[in-house]
Amino acid sequence: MSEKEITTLKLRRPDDWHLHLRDGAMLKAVLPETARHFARAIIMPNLVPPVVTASQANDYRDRIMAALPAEMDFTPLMTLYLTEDTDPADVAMAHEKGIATAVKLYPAGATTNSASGVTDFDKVRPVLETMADIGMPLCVHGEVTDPDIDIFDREAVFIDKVLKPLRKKVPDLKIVMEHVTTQQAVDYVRDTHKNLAATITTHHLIINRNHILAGGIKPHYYCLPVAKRETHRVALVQAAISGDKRFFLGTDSAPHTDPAKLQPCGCAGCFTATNTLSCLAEVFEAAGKLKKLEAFTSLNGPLYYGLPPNEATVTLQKGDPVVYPDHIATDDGPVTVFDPGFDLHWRVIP
Ligand SMILES: NC(=O)N[C@@H](CC(=O)O)C(=O)O
Ligand SMILES: [Zn+2]
Ligand SMILES: [Zn+2]
Repeated sequence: MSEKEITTLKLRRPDDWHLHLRDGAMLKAVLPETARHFARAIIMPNLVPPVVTASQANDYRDRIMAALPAEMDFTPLMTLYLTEDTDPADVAMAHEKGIATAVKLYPAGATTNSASGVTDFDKVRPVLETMADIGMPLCVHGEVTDPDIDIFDREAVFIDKVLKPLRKKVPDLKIVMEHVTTQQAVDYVRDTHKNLAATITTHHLIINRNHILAGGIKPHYYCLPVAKRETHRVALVQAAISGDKRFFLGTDSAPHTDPAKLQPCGCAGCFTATNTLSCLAEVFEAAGKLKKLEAFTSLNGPLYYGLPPNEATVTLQKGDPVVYPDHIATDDGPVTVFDPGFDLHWRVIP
């Protein structure tokens, strides 16, 4: 069957390998948006205060499960927020007991709620060595924070200045470069044959920096790492549709209320949980690679994390444009849903 004739697409149930669920009222409102379509997600630990210890991760998982509507089936895969005081023994215990799936590295000050992150990478070497020994992955927000480095170059510079030296020092550490946004990151992952993979977000496959800045400033397209020029977006699409096992979906769906985004110093983050699968189907269809969508959403991630792919399926069906809400209501305020800027013809039938 040629791609044009495909109107129904059955996929193994997808997983989201990078997700922000927040806490409290926000958690309650956004969790069903993900659990409706996704079986599992790697849950980011950048709460205030951050989820640092095994015990905090355990409590956070309990709060997530308590917020999950009874009819929904969803497994949160917890992460620990790496600080310079993180105890290697606590990390090893969390891994062994199945409390945490991965550890998250935020360079201090790189992004939303990253103040407790790492400044001196030598201080976290013992934790990283322990993780390498036990096969626990490190998820990395890959941007330098040096104010002298242009914001559009911060990912590429991070690869050269931080990631390459770190991988030399701890070569057996399994790393996921989160939410890659550049040709340089795609090339680096492709040129590396062991212990390195990358997540790609939905929005970075769709927007470039013009979407944020041309014709008026669009705070809802502002996220970190910031979207780059069009050539980089094209490189990300090429990586996502390639079927290369080292690239998989991490939506980085990052809800902030409209009042928090729409102000002189607005928060970074795009909220894509609601319409991600419809958006991705459009991107893959436009590239003539619908048949590679399942690898990106449902197969490559579990393979890298050493987990079985999901047995359950979701079906995508093509038809008249699907109307998603502009925003979802939360008791903290409205959260705007990502607008891809084009019609979405693929609806998800759970
Ligand atoms: N991506 C974002 O722009 N924001 C994320 C943090 C992150 O993933 O860097 C958030 O927590 O809001
Ligand atoms: Zn990040
Ligand atoms: Zn994120």
